[in-house]
Amino acid sequence: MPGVVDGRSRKRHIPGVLREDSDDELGTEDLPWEWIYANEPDTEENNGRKRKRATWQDGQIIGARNGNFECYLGDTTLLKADSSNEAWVGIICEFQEDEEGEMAANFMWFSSPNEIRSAKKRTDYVELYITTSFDVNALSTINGKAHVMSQQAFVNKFPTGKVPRKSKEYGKVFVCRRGCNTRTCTYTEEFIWEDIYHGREDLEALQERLQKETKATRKKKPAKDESPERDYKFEADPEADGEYAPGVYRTPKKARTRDAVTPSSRHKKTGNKPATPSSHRRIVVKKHLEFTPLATRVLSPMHVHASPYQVARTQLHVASVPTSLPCRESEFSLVYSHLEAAITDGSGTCIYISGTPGTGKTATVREVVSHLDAAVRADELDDFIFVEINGMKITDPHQSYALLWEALKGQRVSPAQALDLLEREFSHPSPRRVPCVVLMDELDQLVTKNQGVMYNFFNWPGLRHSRLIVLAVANTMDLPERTLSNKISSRLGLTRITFPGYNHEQLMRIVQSRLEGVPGDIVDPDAIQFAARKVAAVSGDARRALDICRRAVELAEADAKVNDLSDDATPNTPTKTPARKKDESPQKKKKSSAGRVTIETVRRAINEATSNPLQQYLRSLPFASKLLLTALCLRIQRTGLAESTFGDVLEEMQRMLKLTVNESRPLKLLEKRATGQKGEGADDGTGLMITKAKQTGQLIRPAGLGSAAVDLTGAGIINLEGQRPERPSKMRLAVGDEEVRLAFRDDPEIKGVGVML
Ligand SMILES: Nc1ncnc2c1ncn2[C@@H]1O[C@H](COP(=O)(O)OP(=O)(O)OP(=O)(O)O)[C@@H](O)[C@H]1O
Repeated sequence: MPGVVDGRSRKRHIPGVLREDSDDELGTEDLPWEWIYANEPDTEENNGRKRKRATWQDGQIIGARNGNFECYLGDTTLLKADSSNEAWVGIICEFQEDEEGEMAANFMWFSSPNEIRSAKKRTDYVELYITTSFDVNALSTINGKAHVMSQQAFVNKFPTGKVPRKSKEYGKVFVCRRGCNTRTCTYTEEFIWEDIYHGREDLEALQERLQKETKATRKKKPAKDESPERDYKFEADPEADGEYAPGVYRTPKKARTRDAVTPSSRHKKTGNKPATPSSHRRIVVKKHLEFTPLATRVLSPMHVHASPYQVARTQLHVASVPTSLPCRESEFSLVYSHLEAAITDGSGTCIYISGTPGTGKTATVREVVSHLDAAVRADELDDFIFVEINGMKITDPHQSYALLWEALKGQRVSPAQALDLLEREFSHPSPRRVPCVVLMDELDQLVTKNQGVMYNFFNWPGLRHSRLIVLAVANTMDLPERTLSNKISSRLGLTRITFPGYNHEQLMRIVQSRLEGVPGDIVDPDAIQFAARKVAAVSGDARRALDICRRAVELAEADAKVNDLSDDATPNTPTKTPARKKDESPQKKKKSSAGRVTIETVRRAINEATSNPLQQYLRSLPFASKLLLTALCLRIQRTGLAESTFGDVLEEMQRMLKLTVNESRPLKLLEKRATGQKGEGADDGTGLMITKAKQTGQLIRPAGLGSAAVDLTGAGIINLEGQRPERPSKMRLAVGDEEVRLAFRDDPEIKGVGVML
C-alpha cells in the first residue's frame, strides 16, 4: 500500500471515484489533535460530548478529537493516501503514540480489489475487503469517516446503485462482503457486514474470523489431496461482477508487474497467460529470474554433438551454470532458511556474506533464490521480488537506488529521485508490500566516500514497513565495521555468514562434478588432484581451479589434433607394419596420453598462467614498484575496498615495513639494499633509504615510490587519479589482485620483507 501522507486539500481518488478531501468533516484549518479519554468530565472544550461506556476504564484513550471532528475506537475512517491517488479505509483498533512520538492509531485495513487482482473492475459502488493487515499511522492522516456496509444495505440506501455526486456521502461509502488475506490472496466466505460488525466490541471476533477463514502464509507442506475449495482460495472474477470462482489462484499483483528485474518478462505474455476463472487452472504468473537456475540447466543440441573436449571446456567455464554446488550444502541451507523465514514473516533482514574470491558466494545465493522461486511457483511460499545489483556493473553506486526502485515499481527515475521515493516508501506502512530480496554483489565497489549507499541498504531492512531482504556479498569479513563504525554496524544487527576457502579435496569434488557426463574419459583423476592441490595451496579459489583445468583441456585438445594430423599424414608408413608394432608400444602409449589431461598438462597450464607477459612484467619490476603493489594489495585485502588513496597505500607500506623491522630479520636485507651492498637483495637503484631504523619506532621510508606509481600507471597496472602520485590521489589496481599475488608469491624480495600475499 502506498504511504499515507500528511497535509490536506489535495485531490484524491478512491478506486473508481475521484473525490476531494473530507474537509467538510475536518475543516480546512490545521488544528491540533487531542485524545479523548474514557469517562472524561464534560468540559467546555469537549462541548459536553462526554462518552460513558461501562466497558471502558477511566482514563483509557478511546478517541481523538480535531476541532469538531471526533473518531473513536472501532470507527471506520478514511485516510489520506500519497501519490497513488487512492484513499485508504481502516478501522481504528488502538490509539497510541508512534515511533516519533506523534499521536497515532493502529488501523485494520480494508483493501480495494485492484490491489488484490490486476483486472480493474468498474462498478458503481466501491467494494472493499477487510484484511488481516494492521499499521500504525499518525492521526494527521485521518481524512474523515468512512461508511462500510453490505451490498444489500448499499442498494437499499442507493437504489440507483450509485452514490449521487452531490451527496455528502459521495466517496465515503463502501461495500464489504468478504475478508481477505492480501499476501496469500485467500478470501473468507461471504458475509453480511451489518451482521458481523457493529463497532469496537466486534473487532476481536472479526479478526478471529479472518484468521480462521484465510491463509496466513502460503508456506505449507504440499498435500496431494488438498482441494482449492477447502482452502477457500477464491478470486473475484473481473468480468462476472462480484462472482467468485473457486480454485483460481494468483500471485499478488506486485510480483506480476516487476518488469524492471525481469528482462525476460516478455514470456509472461506468451507463456504464463492468466487463465480465466472458469478454467479452474492454477495460475502462477511469476517474474522470471535473470540467471539460469541450476536445476533447469539443459544441454543444447550443439552440446549433444560436441566433442568431449568441447563439452568439458564448456562445463568447466566459470560462466557456465553448474548442475549442483558441492561443498556448499551448509551455507546453502543457512542462506535459504534465513531468506525463507524473512519472506514468510514479511519481515526485513540484512545478511552479510563474506569470503575470499571464488568461494561460491554468488553462485550459492543465486541457487538459493532459484529454489525459493521454485517454492513460490509450487505455491509453497509467499511471493517475492528479486533484484541483483552488482557493484562492478554500475558506474556510480547511487544507481543502486534507481535499480531498486525500478525493481519495486517498474519505474525508471534518477538516483536522487529514487532515494527520495525509497525513503518514503520504506517509512510508510504498506500491508500489501511484497517482500523484496536484493543481492548486492561486489559490495566493496558500492561503498562511496560517505558510505551512504551501503548504510541505506543495511538500514532499510530494519524499518518496520520495508519488507526488504538484503544479501550483501563482499570479500572481507569486516567491511561494515571498517566503513560504518562499530556503533552503527552493531546497531544494524547484520546476520553474518562466512564462506571459507575450499581445500584441495573440495576443489577436486567441484572440478569432478563439473566434468560429470563428459564422454571419453579425457581427464586423469590425478591431474584434477594436482590442479586442486596447487590452487588450494594458494587461495582455495574454485574459479582458479576451474580456469586451470579448462586451459589444461584446451592444451590436451590441441595435442589430440596434432596427434590426429600426424596419424593422418603417415597412414602408410612402415611404422604401421605388424613387424614393428611391438617396438612401438611405448610411443603409442605416449600418443594416447597426448589427448588426455594429465598432471603434465595441468603443469603446463599453470606455467602458462604464471608466465604470461603480465606475470613476466610484474616479476621484473624494480623493488619500489613491487613494494608499492604489495602494499596496495594488502590495503585492498584489509579494507575490502578496491579504491584507496596514494597516501593510504604509503601508510599501509609503513605498517608493513614496521612489522618487518620489528621482526628484525629482514631489516638486514633492507639495510643491504639501502647501502647498495651485494647480496641476496642487492640495491637495484630504487634509492631505498633507512631514515630511522635503529632506535625508537624504527621508521623506514623507501624512496622512489612516486616514480614507481607513475611507471605502474603508464604500464596499465594501476589507475592513479590525475596520473600524479599525491597523497589524496585515488588509486586502484587495473589488473586482478590475484595476478599480483601470483607474481610475487615466491618473490624472494617480497618474502624478504616478511609479507605473505
Ligand atoms: N561449490 C561449487 N561447485 C561448483 N562450482 C562452484 C562452486 N563454488 C564456486 N563455483 C564456481 O566458481 C566460480 C566462482 O564462484 P562465485 O562467483 O560464486 O564466487 P564468489 O565467492 O562470489 O567470488 P567473488 O568474490 O570473486 O565474486 C563460479 O563459476 C562458480 O560456479
